[in-house]
Amino acid sequence: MIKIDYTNVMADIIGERDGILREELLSFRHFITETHARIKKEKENKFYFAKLPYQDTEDIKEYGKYVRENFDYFVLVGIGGSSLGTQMLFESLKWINHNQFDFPKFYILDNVDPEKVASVLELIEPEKTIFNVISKSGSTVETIANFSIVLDLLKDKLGDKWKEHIVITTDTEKGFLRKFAKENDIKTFEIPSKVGGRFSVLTPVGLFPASALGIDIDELLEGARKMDLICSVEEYVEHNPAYLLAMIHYLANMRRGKNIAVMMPYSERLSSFVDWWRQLWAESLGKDGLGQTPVKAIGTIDQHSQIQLYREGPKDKIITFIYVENPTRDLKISDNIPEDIGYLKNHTLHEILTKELLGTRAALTKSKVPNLTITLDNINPYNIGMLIYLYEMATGFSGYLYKINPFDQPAVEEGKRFMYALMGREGFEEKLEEFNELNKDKYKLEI
Ligand SMILES: O=P(O)(O)OC[C@H]1O[C@](O)(CO)[C@@H](O)[C@@H]1O
Repeated sequence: MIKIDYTNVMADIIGERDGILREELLSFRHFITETHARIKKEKENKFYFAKLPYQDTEDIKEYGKYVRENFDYFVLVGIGGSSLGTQMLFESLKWINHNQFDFPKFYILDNVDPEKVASVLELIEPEKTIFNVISKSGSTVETIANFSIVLDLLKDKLGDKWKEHIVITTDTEKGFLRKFAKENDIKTFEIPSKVGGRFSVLTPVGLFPASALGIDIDELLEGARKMDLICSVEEYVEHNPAYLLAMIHYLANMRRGKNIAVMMPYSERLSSFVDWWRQLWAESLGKDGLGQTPVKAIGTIDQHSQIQLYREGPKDKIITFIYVENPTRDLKISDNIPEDIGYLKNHTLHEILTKELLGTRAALTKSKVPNLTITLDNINPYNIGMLIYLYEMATGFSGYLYKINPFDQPAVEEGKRFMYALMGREGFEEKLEEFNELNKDKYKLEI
């Protein structure tokens, strides 16, 4: 179950300077009807992610079971959309102590930070490890570089058996990894060509590792199907949660100057959900001088770090709280505590967490900072599936509001081209000249 409470973004609560008028929401009625019809048609193309909840997962589950039964370590090699979704599934749906007490232990090699990569490779035992190399393009430098290190290690330690320790998840046809898998007869999973990296968590990108880790992927997809159903039948903005979230953020941004969207779960298990959403929101909507900067905060930790700014700093933020009604565990404070702190007697930590959220929310509302609250009854695969689909659809719909293409990321490429030039890659010689032009090193302080 998911509830969205958007009371505190509305103008009758926080005033017209910061809040949204109901008339504004409703004035987009024709636009929404038209866009709703376009999205329905686009489900065969750009909105193909909306079809993923209906896929057949037998092969994924079968191989997941095989991995669970035969390996002690699962190492994901991938970055961005090829790792953030799985990290979110792992951290939200597995026990926080999973790697201490359960198998397969799970690690991600995303960055090319040698200290991190070396540390993970020191922890695992190659003969008991499966490496899942994930890349839509099949050519992302971090992934290919880390894969090369892994490959050397496997060949060195396992000889001819190295192939049995690799699963490649990549595009159906294109890219180096697809070619490599074909040439070496390596087990692969396909990322549908119409699904971009940041929309791919419900493809084998997220589903295979999740299944190998024992997460119920049927439940995950059922939650996503439920959200798809709600979003498909309802075009009325106040009944369609994806359109509603998109509209609120769009109006807050474009008409009230809220250039920053903060997501603040009061549950540490949802910390990586925010990381996943940050890529989705930033890479999809940050185009043509438009977009909203996504910021992560964690309740209650960031109450003691960020709330001063959110209340009294620039009025450029809209906050989304995420609240979980029923944590899997709770701890009670006894009545055997000093009288000076007696107000805590017999209260649980979850009660305190809840009241901290209520207090912070009231304080922000008092300062006229627009805020909405998404409540989950539990953190389970079904609800996470709903949330994933909700934000993917809200992001896709936002593309129409901003009149930009939410499914590409052209600006990310330039930095990569300069890096290729610096690495001496053939065909990038001109880029090196351009780099040297830009790299002036003019003002420096050396201490
Ligand atoms: O899955 P790939 O192709 O390795 O890409 C990883 C990430 O890199 C990006 O292209 C940005 O550099 C993201 O859009 C993507 O999720």
